Amino acid sequence: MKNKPIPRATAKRLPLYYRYLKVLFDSGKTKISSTELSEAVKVDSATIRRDFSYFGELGKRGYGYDVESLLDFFGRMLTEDRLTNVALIGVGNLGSALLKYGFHQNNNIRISAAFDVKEDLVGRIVDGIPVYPMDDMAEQIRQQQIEVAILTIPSENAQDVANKLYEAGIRGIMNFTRVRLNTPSNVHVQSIDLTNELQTLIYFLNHYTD
Ligand SMILES: NC(=O)c1ccc[n+]([C@@H]2O[C@H](COP(=O)([O-])OP(=O)(O)OC[C@H]3O[C@@H](n4cnc5c(N)ncnc54)[C@H](O)[C@@H]3O)[C@@H](O)[C@H]2O)c1
Repeated sequence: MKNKPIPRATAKRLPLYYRYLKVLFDSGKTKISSTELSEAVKVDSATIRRDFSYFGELGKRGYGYDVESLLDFFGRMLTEDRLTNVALIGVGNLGSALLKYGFHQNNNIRISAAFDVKEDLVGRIVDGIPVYPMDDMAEQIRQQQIEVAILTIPSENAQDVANKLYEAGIRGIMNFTRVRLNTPSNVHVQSIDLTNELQTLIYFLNHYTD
C-alpha cells in the first residue's frame, strides 16, 4: 500500500490537509477523525479516508488519525529533498517581506531571483536576492531553471505578467493578487488570500479551543 503511487487528485489535496493539521497541532490537538477534518477542509470524509489509505500505517482509521505523524509525513512529501528555485515578481511591500522571510531556512525552497519595473530597485540586491528588470525575466527563468513564481504585483498587471511567466516556462504560480488568473491547464495556480486565512484561524478558535 505504502509504495502505491498517490493519485494526482490526492496529491493536490496534500497542502490543504497539511495546513489544517498544522493549525490543529499548534493548538495541541493530537488526534482527529475523518469527519472532523472533513468539516474543516470541506472535503467529504469518504474522500479523506480514501486519500489517507494511500499512506500505509498512517492512514489507519478507527480511533482517529495521529495529527503529529500525519503532519510530519505530509511535510516531508511536500518539500521532498531537492532545492527549488523560485522567482518573485513585484518587490513592493508584500514582495519585500517575502524576500526577507527566507523560505530556505525551513524548507528546500529559496527565492533566487526577483523582478520589478521600478528603476531604482532594478540592479539592487535586496536581502541577498538580485532584482532584475522585467526584460530579463524570461532569460533568467530559463537560465536558473526556475519553475515556480510568486506574484506580488498590482492586480491590473497580473494577467499580462502571468502570460509572460508561462511563456518563459513557469509551471506554478503563487498568486497574491486578487485576479483569478487564466493559465493553461499545465500551469498550477495557488492563490493566497490572507483574509481567508484569518477567517480560517477564527473558525478554529471557535471550534477547537476550550
Ligand atoms: N492576498 C493577500 O492576502 C494580499 C495581501 C497584501 C497584498 N496583496 C496584493 O499583493 C500585491 C502587491 O501588494 P503590495 O502592497 O506589495 O503593492 P506595492 O505597490 O507595494 O508593490 C507592487 C510592486 O510591483 C511592482 N510592479 C508593478 N507592476 C509591475 C509589473 N508589470 N511587473 C513587475 N513589477 C511590477 C511595483 O513597482 C512594486 O514594486 C497587490 O496585488 C495586493 O493586492 C495581497
